[in-house]
Amino acid sequence: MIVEIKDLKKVYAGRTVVNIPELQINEGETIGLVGNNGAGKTTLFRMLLDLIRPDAGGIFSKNENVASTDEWKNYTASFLDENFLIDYLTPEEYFIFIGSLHNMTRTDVEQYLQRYLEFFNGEILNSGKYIRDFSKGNQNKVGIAAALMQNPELLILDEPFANLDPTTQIRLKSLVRSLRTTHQVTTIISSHDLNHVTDVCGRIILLEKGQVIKDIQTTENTLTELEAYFSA
Ligand SMILES: Nc1ncnc2c1ncn2[C@@H]1O[C@H](COP(=O)(O)OP(=O)(O)OP(=O)(O)O)[C@@H](O)[C@H]1O
Repeated sequence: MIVEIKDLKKVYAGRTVVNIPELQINEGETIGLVGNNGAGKTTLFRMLLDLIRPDAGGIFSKNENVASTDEWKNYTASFLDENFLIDYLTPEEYFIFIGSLHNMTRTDVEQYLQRYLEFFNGEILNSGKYIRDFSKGNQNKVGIAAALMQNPELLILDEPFANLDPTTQIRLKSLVRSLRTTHQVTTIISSHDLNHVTDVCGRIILLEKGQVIKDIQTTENTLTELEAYFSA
């Protein structure tokens, strides 16, 4: 088990927006987190990354509470949204900066980026533009590639398919699959795209009003089951 949630609660203005008594995530799982707007997905991710603190309970990564230890930062990478980028840099400058945090030289970074040329689809490198001038989808690509520079064991992506063109959505799915098969990366992906998450995730967690309503291993029936749930 890599992540364990215990008696977790987050309350905003008297309203409980996350309430998860118990949840365990095992090494190597690819998990799709689904739920309507306001279900609590981003709030859960923010607590997992210690960006906000729970009102009760906690999230334990390799048995250590993320709110009181730092070790998890060495093996956890995330991309929540474009606010996590440094948008006055070009993508190249940003990758070199992030690489430097992981002791990568400029040449290491250039070599690393070769793996992502197909994912970038010719849109990211050598454009001469600052990150702020890219479309949201292309900013997503920068954030995802930068998050993976650290070779994480645990990867958190908040709505990674949103704003991506169909070609890149398909490439992102292959990337997630290969992270699991070649590096056993544990990945948690929130998404409103039921097709994509059931396609790529082995387990689906459905949140509603902060509570886990379904926690299922993906089978050929899962997409139909989720569509039935959301259309009711
Ligand atoms: N800083 C905050 N102050 C007050 N309420 C907040 C705050 N952050 C989130 N909330 C509320 O908590 C609830 C859960 O929001 P959250 O963003 O986690 O949902 P979500 O599942 O990620 O939704 P979406 O699919 O729209 O991204 C919502 O009702 C939201 O309004």
